[in-house]
Amino acid sequence: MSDDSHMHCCNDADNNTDNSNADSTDLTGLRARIAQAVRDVKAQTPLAQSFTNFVTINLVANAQLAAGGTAAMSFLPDDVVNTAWISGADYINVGTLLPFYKDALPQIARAFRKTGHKWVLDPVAAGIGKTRTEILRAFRAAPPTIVRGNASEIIALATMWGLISPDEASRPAGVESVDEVDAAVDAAKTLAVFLAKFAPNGQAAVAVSGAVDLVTDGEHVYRLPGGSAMMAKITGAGCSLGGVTATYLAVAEPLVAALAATLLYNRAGEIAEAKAEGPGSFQVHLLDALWNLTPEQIADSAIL
Ligand SMILES: Nc1ncnc2c1ncn2[C@@H]1O[C@H](COP(=O)(O)OP(=O)(O)O)[C@@H](O)[C@H]1O
Ligand SMILES: Cc1ncsc1CCOP(=O)(O)O
Ligand SMILES: [Mg+2]
Repeated sequence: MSDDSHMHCCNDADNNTDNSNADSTDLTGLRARIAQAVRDVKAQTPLAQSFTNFVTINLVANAQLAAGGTAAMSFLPDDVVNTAWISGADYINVGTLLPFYKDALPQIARAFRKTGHKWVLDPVAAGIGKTRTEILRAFRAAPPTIVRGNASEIIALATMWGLISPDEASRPAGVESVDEVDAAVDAAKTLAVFLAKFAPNGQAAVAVSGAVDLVTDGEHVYRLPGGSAMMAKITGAGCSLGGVTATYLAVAEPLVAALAATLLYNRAGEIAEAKAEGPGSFQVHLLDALWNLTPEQIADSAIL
């Protein structure tokens, strides 16, 4: 794929092609599967285990509980691998790294690959730092089932895996995106196709967050509007969205899990914004909304 195709991914014709896939028959079935995933999580309280960063670990666990799942955090490879048999899916987030993670994280990924265990990767700050790059590169040989990140992270990961050509218009960011979601369409689709080759049942998904989120299984591209700009004013909206994506992945196929979690977050963000007086109360109301939203409210949301 050329630099050019990457940069010019988002003209109207491309958008129309993407949207034409989301015809009403497909969407009706998809919405039913999303609602069922939300119901299944509430009924089954599945465990999604996390190896995640120190900044937002508490919000990740609370969000998974609020969505109806169960949380367990660990940083020991043997602990994580042994617990995988009771964890419906795992979540790995590389936001804060320690030197031993360089061996621990690829070791865990290889163990998951061996057993076909499903997991979600949040490649926080992809492209920044030698150790982070080494770890993310190592995941290429034992990839996740879902990658969830902001646009800059998705572009950086697809570039370091050699799936797209380096794009001079994009550069590695910190934890915040410097790219628009639409700049990551090609990267996301290419990444999803790559993940699917390794995935249990050949199914995978990529979720790109931002003002209008994007979810793809490599073939179909869905745009999910809504949410709140306040979500970028608390730390961990993206990380906890990744954790909740793993919660849904415990009970559902990757595309459905990524859509369900993203829709839930968009609706919860809107409710929290209407009630909050600032970032502190926004986080409290976000958790309450994650808890209170119904399967129908989530599944009937706008999908473009
Ligand atoms: N400007 C915005 N408007 C509406 N929702 C947003 C906006 N920015 C981020 N979000 C939402 O915040 C959540 C986290 O996304 P994002 O901030 O992109 O993740 P990260 O924290 O990993 O960079 C997602 O649910 C996304 O939809
Ligand atoms: C601030 C920060 N620093 C390292 S990880 C992290 C949290 C990032 O959280 P999110 O990507 O959800 O905003
Ligand atoms: Mg993030």
